[in-house]
Amino acid sequence: MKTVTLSTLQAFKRAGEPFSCLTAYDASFAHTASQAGIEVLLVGDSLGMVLQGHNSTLPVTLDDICYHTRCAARGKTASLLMVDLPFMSNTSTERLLNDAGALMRAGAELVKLEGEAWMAEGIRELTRRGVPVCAHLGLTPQTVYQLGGYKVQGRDAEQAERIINDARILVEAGASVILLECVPASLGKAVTQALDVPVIGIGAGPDTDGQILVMHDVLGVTHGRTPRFVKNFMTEAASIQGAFTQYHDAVKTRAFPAPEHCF
Ligand SMILES: Nc1nc(=O)c2c([nH]1)NC[C@@H]1CN(c3ccc(C(=O)N[C@@H](CCC(=O)O)C(=O)O)cc3)CN21
Ligand SMILES: CC(C)C(=O)C(=O)O
Ligand SMILES: [Mg+2]
Repeated sequence: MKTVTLSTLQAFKRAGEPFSCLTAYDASFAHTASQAGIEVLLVGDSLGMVLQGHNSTLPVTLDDICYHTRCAARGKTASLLMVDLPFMSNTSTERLLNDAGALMRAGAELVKLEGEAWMAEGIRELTRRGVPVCAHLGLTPQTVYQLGGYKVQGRDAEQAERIINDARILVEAGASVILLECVPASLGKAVTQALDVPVIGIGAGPDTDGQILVMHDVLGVTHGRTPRFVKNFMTEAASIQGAFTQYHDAVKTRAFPAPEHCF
């Protein structure tokens, strides 16, 4: 696979070709996922749940994420490396810039932050300084205590309109990619069609430009209840790289997500 950049993702969108994304937190799994053709790797703050055993992403620190970013960056090959800003990196623009700087020095190529329209200023300051940004909308796990649980977002027309509007504002502010989590498939499609930038979905239906899952879910090694949008690709694979390849192929052929994975 040729080195994946932001322009690669834009070209996929223009061509109507879906791309695959997967979380990775260390060198070995990052290497394996890259070799399987996964286009984007995410060092997600989900590491607080799947690696550290917390029941939310809030306890994850900047140092935790930097450590896993350095590990994943050494292992990955052609994939683009996206990295989550941790909870409360947005207490001030200065802190946001410093935290994003630390992630970029650790090996991030694209920084992801959870936020609504009010994050526009921070996104503008980051992109002005050469940090590409992915804005994460819909179910934002860092606000789980406000949302009252990991629930589908944008179900009513007013909420859906707000998510589309927020996405437009954040793209206008400089976001290069939008990630939509846990929204009705109709909203996933509407946001994807409304924007010129690539939209990555998780539980956002079959029509987003890219799909992402947590690696542990793809391998069927999660503890507790798994979300509806998850598929275990290990059941029909002979190896971990085989499972990643099957996930990648299923995304590329739009076999995944199927209706049972959507809201
Ligand atoms: N292993 C793992 N996979 C993930 O996808 C994931 C994490 N961890 N940790 C961080 C967040 C938390 N996520 C979650 C967790 C649970 C649901 C969930 O169970 N959702 C319900 C929605 C029910 C409804 O509102 O109708 C579901 O049935 O899928 C969704 C996203 C996504 N992220
Ligand atoms: C679930 C994805 C989108 C994420 O933000 C994470 O892994 O932290
Ligand atoms: Mg995250």
